[in-house]
Amino acid sequence: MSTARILVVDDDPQARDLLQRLLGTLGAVTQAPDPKRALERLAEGPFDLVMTDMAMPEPGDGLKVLHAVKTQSPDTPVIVVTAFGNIEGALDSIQQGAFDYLAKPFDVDAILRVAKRALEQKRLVEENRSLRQQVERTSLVLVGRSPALLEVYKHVARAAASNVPVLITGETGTGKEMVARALHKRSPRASGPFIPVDCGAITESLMESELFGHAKGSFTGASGARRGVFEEASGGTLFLDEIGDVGMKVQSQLLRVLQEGEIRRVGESVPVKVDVRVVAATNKDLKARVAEGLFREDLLYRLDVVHLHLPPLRERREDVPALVEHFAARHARGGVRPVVTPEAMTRLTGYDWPGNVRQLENVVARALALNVTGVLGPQDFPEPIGDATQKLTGLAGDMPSLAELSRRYAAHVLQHVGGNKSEAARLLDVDRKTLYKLLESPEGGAES
Ligand SMILES: Nc1ncnc2c1ncn2[C@@H]1O[C@H](COP(=O)(O)OP(=O)(O)OP(=O)(O)O)[C@@H](O)[C@H]1O
Repeated sequence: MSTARILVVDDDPQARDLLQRLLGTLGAVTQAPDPKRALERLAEGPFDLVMTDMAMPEPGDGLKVLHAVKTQSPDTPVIVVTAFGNIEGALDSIQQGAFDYLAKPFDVDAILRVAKRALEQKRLVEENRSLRQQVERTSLVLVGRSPALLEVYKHVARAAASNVPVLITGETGTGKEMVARALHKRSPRASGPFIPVDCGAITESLMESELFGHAKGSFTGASGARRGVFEEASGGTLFLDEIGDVGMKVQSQLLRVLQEGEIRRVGESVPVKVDVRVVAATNKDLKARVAEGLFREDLLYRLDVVHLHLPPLRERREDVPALVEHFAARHARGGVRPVVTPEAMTRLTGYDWPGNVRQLENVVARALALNVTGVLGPQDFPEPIGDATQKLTGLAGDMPSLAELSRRYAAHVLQHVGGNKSEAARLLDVDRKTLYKLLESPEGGAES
């Protein structure tokens, strides 16, 4: 780990030297005698920890340092130092974002303890962010090289450079949102936000304020002003999922925004310019909805400037093996990549996948959760895909209970070790008594 950079701000040179000596054991310490010089040091680059006196020489000067740090690098913890008895000031600073406070005269142990905790928290926040970015990167890998998908990738690459609206169609779980994210990441707007909105999950009455925001008190329950997603997505991409579910009133408002490039918050008459690329998706047949009078034809044409269609998985079966391998590697336990037998792969490829890629991922993840051998055969997949006696459950609902899953898992392990209960208990990391309990079906009675 690189050396931690610590800034100590105090107008008392003795206090600064003491802190430098102490904190020097945790990192490289820079001193500043007043807020002005502290801000100069902060402008030169971020610190991992800032410790600042509150009153130097004016009471509340420390808050200036606190605000500057929180504005420039919000993850940097700030510890404030207050005069003994100034608990009000200390609590005030905590409320304004300080990590902790220390009272003068100094307690050497407390300084080190609090500083170590602050640096540890900073490290964890950074580690979390980098893990999240890794997950985002890996989960953005579009798997599949079928001609149909290659065609989609080609259109994504072409459309990414422009600003025109894109309509993505395809059954549920075919990867529409993933493609929208890929489009955003390849576009000049990549550093801006990608805001997804599930239009099917928001009631018509709330949709308007969700999209365009509202003024304070513009309707019952609107206690404060709020920005809508069009403003939040400014400089980036707004992904309107399930656009076919949007009601007529909001459809005409969307049409106006696309035509004029400006929105009006609910309860306000002043238009606000927005710089947003709109990508919409639907699993419905929008032309049919137009014919039924449920979707505006002019809006459809506005949205459908570039059209990407994701075919269902059963129409691109050649993508199944690569997807199975991809999800098997992602959900592998203990980092060991499982092997899928040729017979299991043939069955997986032959299945029709009504829930498409999402269902395939669920099935592979579930098979791995119950498998201990590292080899996935037909018996690891539910009927009608494989031979396992458990029925294929839908995408939601109908899940076996946790007790039932534990029982199946324990029985599976026991079968794997040829009925050797001591060995099964060892593998499951439980004692034999617990193994017997696990093997009891939730309805009572034990597995033979
Ligand atoms: N080509 C692909 N490569 C890797 N993962 C994929 C691919 N297509 C879909 N997925 C994964 O399948 C799941 C469903 O994808 P996504 O949410 O993009 O589908 P969708 O079409 O938007 O679904 P819905 O219509 O239900 O909103 C996600 O976990 C996604 O990561």
